[in-house]
Amino acid sequence: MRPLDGTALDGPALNLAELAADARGRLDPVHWDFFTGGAGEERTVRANEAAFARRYLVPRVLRGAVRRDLRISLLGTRISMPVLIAPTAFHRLAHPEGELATARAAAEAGTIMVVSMAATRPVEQIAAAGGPLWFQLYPQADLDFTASVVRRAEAAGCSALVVTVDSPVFGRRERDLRHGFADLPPGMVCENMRDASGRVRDIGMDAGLDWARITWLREVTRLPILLKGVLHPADAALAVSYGLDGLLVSNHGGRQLDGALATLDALPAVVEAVGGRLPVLLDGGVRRGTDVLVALALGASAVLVGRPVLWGLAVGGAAGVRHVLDLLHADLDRALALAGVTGPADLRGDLVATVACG
Ligand SMILES: Cc1cc2nc3c(=O)[nH]c(=O)nc-3n(C[C@H](O)[C@H](O)[C@H](O)COP(=O)(O)O)c2cc1C
Ligand SMILES: CC(C)CC(=O)C(=O)O
Repeated sequence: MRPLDGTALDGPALNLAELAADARGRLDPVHWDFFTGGAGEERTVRANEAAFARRYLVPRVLRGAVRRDLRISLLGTRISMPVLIAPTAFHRLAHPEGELATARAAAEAGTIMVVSMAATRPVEQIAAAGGPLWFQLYPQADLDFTASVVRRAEAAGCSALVVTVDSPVFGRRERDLRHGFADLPPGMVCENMRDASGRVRDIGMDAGLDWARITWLREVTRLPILLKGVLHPADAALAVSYGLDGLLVSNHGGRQLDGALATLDALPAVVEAVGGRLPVLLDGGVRRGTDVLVALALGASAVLVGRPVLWGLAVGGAAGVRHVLDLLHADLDRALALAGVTGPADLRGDLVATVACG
């Protein structure tokens, strides 16, 4: 995206960069920095978007792509487009309704919301919106508590578990350190971290997390399990052998290991290692319909968006998130038509060329 100047807009945002500028003007600067920032020098934050800027399209012509169909099925759920909502923490910092508004927008748009373990609304209330939900889990060192959170997600109707594996420790986010931002304001908590006694636990990052814990989780639930935060093809191959149901190529939006490879650059090797045995999803830097097209052409089954959803939420609550999803849907549809493609299943790597610099 172009640098943002924060200029006020006269009408609804035409793209996600404009929406970001609008959100910036409305958010507390500390919260804007929490949402927008990343770890260290934020090299990986920038790299995610830059990787898309290095890809160019080689469209086909005269293909008569009149009827385009953006719908896909993922792990048994039919959704309106190959774009999902990534799990992000603390939606009430962006809008008083928080995750309830996000969930309504996702349900209306017909796509999956991945509920963060760090949501500021309980998963049961988020599920009341009626749309398809997956639940993101940071496995906690306390196994009984971890199992109880999984049970809660199951009972609320979540249809898959997204296990974040890129966070054995917390990334060092210098914007937050500078502001002294470490905690939610009074009156907001991570509602999915309540234990049986009603006490809200802190989310712990567990440096001891290993494949044995994945095997344990596999026994705790019958829900499909996706691993979130895989970049290395060897880990992708291991995920297949451990019986996982899906992979999310992610570097946590550049918020964990700064200097980690851009997700789009990591995608082809992961796709090759998986060899079609699991769906491979991608997040990080997806801001345009053409980005979705490129990721799918390079082998992703779908993509997720993180920060743009928070910008939409800050600007207009559920309507703002809906605007984000509608922009991406319309933009992807137009990009498919212009590339001579009728839908996600038609996308192949030959539509994408990589150049050395943007
Ligand atoms: C403010 C914020 C909070 C996040 N919280 C979580 C979280 O609770 N769990 C998680 O697995 N990932 C979390 N992520 C990472 C996102 O799921 C996703 O990987 C990333 O935002 C994708 O990149 P994008 O923001 O460029 O679309 C968070 C990201 C942001 C920006
Ligand atoms: C509360 C945090 C653990 C949420 C997170 O994953 C993030 O901020 O990137």
